[in-house]
Amino acid sequence: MTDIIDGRAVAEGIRTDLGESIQTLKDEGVTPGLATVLMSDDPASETYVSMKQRDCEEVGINGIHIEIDPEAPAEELYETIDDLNEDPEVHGILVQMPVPDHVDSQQVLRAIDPKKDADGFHPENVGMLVAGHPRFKPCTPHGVQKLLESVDVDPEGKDVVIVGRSNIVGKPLANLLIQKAEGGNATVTVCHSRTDDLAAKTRDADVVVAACGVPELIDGSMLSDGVTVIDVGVNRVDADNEKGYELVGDVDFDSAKEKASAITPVPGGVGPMTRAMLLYNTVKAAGEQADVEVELP
Ligand SMILES: Nc1nc2c(c(=O)[nH]1)N[C@@H](CN(C=O)c1ccc(C(=O)N[C@@H](CCC(=O)O)C(=O)O)cc1)CN2
Repeated sequence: MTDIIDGRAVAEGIRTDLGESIQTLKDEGVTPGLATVLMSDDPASETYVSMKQRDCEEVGINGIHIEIDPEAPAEELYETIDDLNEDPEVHGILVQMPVPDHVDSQQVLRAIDPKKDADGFHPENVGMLVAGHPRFKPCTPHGVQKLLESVDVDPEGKDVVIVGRSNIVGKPLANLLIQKAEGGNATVTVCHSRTDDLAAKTRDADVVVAACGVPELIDGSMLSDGVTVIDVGVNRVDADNEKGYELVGDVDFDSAKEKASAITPVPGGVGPMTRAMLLYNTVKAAGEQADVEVELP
């Protein structure tokens, strides 16, 4: 029997646990605050930030949302970030990616105060993660770790193949999984578009994480029996329905399910966890900035 990993349920459990920490902070007079900044008219990005704001409301985090015209000069975004860095009611800042082409995304990430970097993308935080002392784990990789834990898959000693080498998912996840720490100690191979014979790599894996943004690239023929499959992809493909699209992952779910012992669906797998771990980082940031000890799930 294949275990279909319910990301919505795991995320709900994390939100419930975070509720207690948020109450601890409130008892000390601190309401955690998260600012989301959107400089894009991409409908998917708009959906993600509005979901993040809704999550904040649900758990009692003060959500502040700022929209910047995607045609505006980059300076408008930097000035907004400067203001948020100075605002004591804002503990976490997130700039929704991608930003428009005329904006240098690396400069954006460097502009955010590393102590308020709810995404964990600032070079200082990336360095801490690689050195094995993460301050803020990036949300999607952290969510993947939590999903593996939820089905008792301990990466220790396992062969994990990550398909995709992005700064948001592939690279930080590889670093987390090789760490000498709980949820780590795996042997990790990072594959990408120039990997020769991808199927030979994925077939050798105990755990496959697909994070390449190519709809249904990984199918059952590329997997071994008993593999755990984590699908990070959330791709909108044209469909003959009211919305005009449907969501599919980077994994062909139906054929992969026949091989996997556990697999995440899309939607309802990794996506909700990305959002839950953002709340986690915001609560952690608020606790550290206010010098209040909070328990984290
Ligand atoms: N600043 C950031 N930008 C981006 C990140 C990020 O972590 N930080 N990651 C991705 C997208 N992403 C986060 O913003 C994200 C993707 C998917 C979901 C999600 O909840 N998906 C749902 C379906 C949602 C829908 O109906 O469309 C699911 O999979 O069930 C949340 C966040 C790029 N940018």
